[in-house]
Amino acid sequence: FQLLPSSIRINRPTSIHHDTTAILSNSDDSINYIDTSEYLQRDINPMISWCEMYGVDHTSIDFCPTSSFKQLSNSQDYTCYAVTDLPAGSPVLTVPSSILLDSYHIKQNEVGELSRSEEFLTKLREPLPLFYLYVKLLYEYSLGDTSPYYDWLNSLPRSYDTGTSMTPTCYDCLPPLAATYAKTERVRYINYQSAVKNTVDWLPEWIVEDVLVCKWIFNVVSTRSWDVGDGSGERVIVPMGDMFNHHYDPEVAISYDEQGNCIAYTTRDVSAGSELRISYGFVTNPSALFAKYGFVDTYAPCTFWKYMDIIPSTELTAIGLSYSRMLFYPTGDISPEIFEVLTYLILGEKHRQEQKVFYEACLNGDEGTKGGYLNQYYYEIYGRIKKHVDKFLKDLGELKAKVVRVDEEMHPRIRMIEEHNNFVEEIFLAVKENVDAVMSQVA
Ligand SMILES: C[S@@+](CC[C@H](N)C(=O)[O-])C[C@H]1O[C@@H](n2cnc3c(N)ncnc32)[C@H](O)[C@@H]1O
Repeated sequence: FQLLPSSIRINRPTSIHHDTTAILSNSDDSINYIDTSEYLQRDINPMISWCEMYGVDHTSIDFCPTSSFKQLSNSQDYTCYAVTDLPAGSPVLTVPSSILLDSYHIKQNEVGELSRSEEFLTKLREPLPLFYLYVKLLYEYSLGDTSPYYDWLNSLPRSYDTGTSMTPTCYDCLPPLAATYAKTERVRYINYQSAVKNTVDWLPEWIVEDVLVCKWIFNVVSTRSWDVGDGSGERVIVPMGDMFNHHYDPEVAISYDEQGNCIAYTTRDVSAGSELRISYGFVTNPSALFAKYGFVDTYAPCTFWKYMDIIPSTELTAIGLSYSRMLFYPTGDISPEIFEVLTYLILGEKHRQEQKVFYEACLNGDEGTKGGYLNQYYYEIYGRIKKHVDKFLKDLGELKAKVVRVDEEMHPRIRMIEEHNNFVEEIFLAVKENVDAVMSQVA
């Protein structure tokens, strides 16, 4: 299997290609539009038939409510599972390139003029590939049941617990980093919406003004598209492929053949009846995953330690200061990079010359020298971690007290936020136990 080379163009049959002259100037009574009411139940069977009609091959997989596999309050959520035993490397889903929605081709030739939007969003440093998908789906929505994507769109969940769907009260109940991620999602939606209002004149006004539909479409593109993976940053939505849920150690991986058809295949042996999942990334940052996708990944193997007061430098980054390396584990373990970064900082406050020696030892993998410094400052490092963990848990306690007072009817995402905070608290409590045990030796 190969990742889609940038030179490969996805060919679409004309049956699903759209000309923007087909856009209706007003919503039309003879056309059915998707009802995006939040708690409307979805129907995935017409989507499955629709995919089959376009040549999707999914003989070895089926779909069922996610609640069959894990406790989940969201009854709208579905997941994929294997209907037969599948050896590693088995193709489980093939989706023809003709029905993929990809930002590269949308930009090239699918929808109307977008250069003013590009200029607008570039100034705001917002990603363009996701925006191309956003306008494309607004356009498809505006065609109602005359859109070739109607059955797929109509099968999608109506309710999302993403940062975009949260309220300012919700943000106030999240720890700072998670709140920042959640607000970033909402700001992105607002910026895309401004771009559409101010720079796109070929979409019908009624859809641009329909906030609920626009937010729904944003949630759809944000949670159901993935990076094409060829380094271009382009994004794609793969109908039916977008039914795979996330796991950090996935049973399924995605590839593309020379014609640009998408092929999902098993990464290991999978037995009949098991869930089939892909990885959405964010493996070391469940709060970022939560803000973007609206679920708490209770299986996450670790979390970023959420200490935000260190000013990054080239040296610190080289040692390990990053979201993917400064980690706490549910076992209470602490990643070595946290020790190394803290040692570097402590040395910087006391012995600049020795800080240099330590830095060189980190770069050269000189474990002896490194270990010497780590041992020397062992209790000081643990003391600093303890201070951070205790402060974080105290602040989290205050947030939890706030959550209890929030009106769930007005802020329906609050239960999910509570789940997120409990999950983070559990990991921090495990780390605290470990750190307290070490610090008790000092006393
Ligand atoms: C690409 S869609 C996957 C299909 C989706 N479950 C559905 O029913 O349409 C991504 C969404 O699925 C849900 N999801 C994905 N992985 C999950 C997981 N491990 N646990 C709970 N929900 C998950 C989240 O709501 C996420 O925004």
